[in-house]
Amino acid sequence: MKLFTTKQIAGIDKFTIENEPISDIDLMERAALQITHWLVKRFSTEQKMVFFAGPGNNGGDALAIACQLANLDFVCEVFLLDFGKELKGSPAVNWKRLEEQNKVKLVKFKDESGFPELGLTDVILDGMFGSGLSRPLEGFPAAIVEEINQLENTKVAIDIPSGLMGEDNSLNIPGNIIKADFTLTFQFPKISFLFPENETYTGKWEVLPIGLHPGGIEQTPSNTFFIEEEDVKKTIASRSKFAHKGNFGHALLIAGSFGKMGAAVLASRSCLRAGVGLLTTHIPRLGYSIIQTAVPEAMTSIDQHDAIFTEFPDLSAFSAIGVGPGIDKKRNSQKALCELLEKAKVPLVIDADGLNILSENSEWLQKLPGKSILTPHPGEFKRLVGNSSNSYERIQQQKEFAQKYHTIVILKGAYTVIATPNGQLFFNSTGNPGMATAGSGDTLTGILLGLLAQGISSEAAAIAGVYLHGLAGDLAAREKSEPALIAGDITDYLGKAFIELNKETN
Ligand SMILES: NC(=O)C1=CN([C@@H]2O[C@H](COP(=O)(O)OP(=O)(O)OC[C@H]3O[C@@H](n4cnc5c(N)ncnc54)[C@H](OP(=O)(O)O)[C@@H]3O)[C@@H](O)[C@H]2O)[C@@H](O)CC1
Ligand SMILES: Nc1ncnc2c1ncn2[C@@H]1O[C@H](COP(=O)(O)OP(=O)(O)O)[C@@H](O)[C@H]1O
Ligand SMILES: [K+]
Repeated sequence: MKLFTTKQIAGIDKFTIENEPISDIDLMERAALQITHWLVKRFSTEQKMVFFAGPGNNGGDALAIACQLANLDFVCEVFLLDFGKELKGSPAVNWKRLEEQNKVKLVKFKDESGFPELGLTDVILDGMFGSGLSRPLEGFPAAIVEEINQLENTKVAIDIPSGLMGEDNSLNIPGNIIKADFTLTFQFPKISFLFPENETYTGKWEVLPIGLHPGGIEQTPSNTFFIEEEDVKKTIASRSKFAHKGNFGHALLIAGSFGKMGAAVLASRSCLRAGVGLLTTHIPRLGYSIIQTAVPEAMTSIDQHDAIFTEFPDLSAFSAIGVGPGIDKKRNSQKALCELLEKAKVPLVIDADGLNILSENSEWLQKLPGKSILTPHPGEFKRLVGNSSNSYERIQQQKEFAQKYHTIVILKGAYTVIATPNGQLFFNSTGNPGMATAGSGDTLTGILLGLLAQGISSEAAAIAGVYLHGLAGDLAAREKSEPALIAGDITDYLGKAFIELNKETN
């Protein structure tokens, strides 16, 4: 799914109005109805619905929802922020409809002294500002936000929590943004919802479709995407009846050191489960019996060193190479990595200490084979690329880095972001906090390596890899729970993730 800026979404709204065609007020009614349905399912008519409405269409939505809920026997009150200007367009029509309906208490207020007393079970609906917010909130609306944020009542934001920008909040005023429990957003996730620091504002968010015109969506360009099932299905081809293991590539994984052989085991197992034909795992001498026992399906290449990575086998047999999980950063390992970068002709997946070594030797980044994949978590990213003051700035740095070094950068997190050398960004939609557990990054490295080795392009492997990793984690969490989830479970549920992907195609 393409992701858009709030400005672009306003353009798609306009396209829909002109080309569906549908009137402004009817589109608003349709959008409002989606939220009304959601509210009716969640709350009872015992609870009063208290709306805070702003001067634009976000306020117009609030008025339309109040009108619809009142017709369904909900007690509603509307507090309209009065900036001394008459309402115009659809919000004005909806205000008039509410006056005629005569079921909803309507109050206009100009300053915080007009702030109402609320009952404990009242639900607050935030319809003050949405995608038309043009600057951080200050003065009267900011004071209302502050009052609302102090209340314990359940808060539901319409489209966007008031005060939050859809993309860049670098210059925003954190105290002047609504902290919602739920955000019901129209048609597309807003980009700022995907950043960890904004969870405090959005709460749990849901996308409600409002039937924006497919033509408008199609013709609006975007280089930012939200990865969905459809984007991954096409990458995972069904196997020919006559397929043999030679058809699915030969991966080389360089992982593990004395005390960290688990990383090699986890990554090897998930590489195999990702469908690779052959896997050779290169390990230090003392890891031999561990890997042979834990992953008998993998062949081994044994380093001359007992405890660390210092050399690698002839590379000609391998279709992709993964390096990093658990390798440590000793001087000889650094030298071996440098040599690997010089000799490798196939894309690499570099993770963990492989990245940390690169951070300490940034001139080696020039040696990266084209279309390699780097998989930093935020700490590794900071060491590799530098400091950033927020997530928006960080993804700009990520994009520049991917373009500069012709590499794919997977910045891991709750919404893992992939940056590609051609300037595109892909946010992952799968995964859960149960995956915040030791070794789950190693399983991702294995999956990426397994897909890459099968001849899947680096971009497609990155997109499919993070999606399948998250999906396997989601399926595992359903049965194991989030707290009890461990990295090996992600590998164990990879099979179910493939089946889930194939479900609707067959
Ligand atoms: N278009 C459609 O068909 C559909 C749109 N939909 C809905 O419309 C919403 C977008 O509506 P919108 O564009 O009217 O903007 P909105 O967020 O209500 O705010 C604009 C008003 O706020 C004002 N303002 C801005 N910043 C301010 C500040 N810091 N402090 C004070 N004032 C400030 C600004 O005034 P100005 O900047 O001109 O001073 C203007 O008056 C969208 O989120 C969704 O809910 C749905 O119904 C689906 C169909
Ligand atoms: N809250 C979360 N929601 C979804 N995925 C998560 C969450 N926390 C972590 N993950 C995923 O788990 C993996 C953790 O990787 P990493 O930090 O490298 O772990 P490790 O170093 O222990 O292997 C990443 O793929 C990340 O996207
Ligand atoms: K809002």
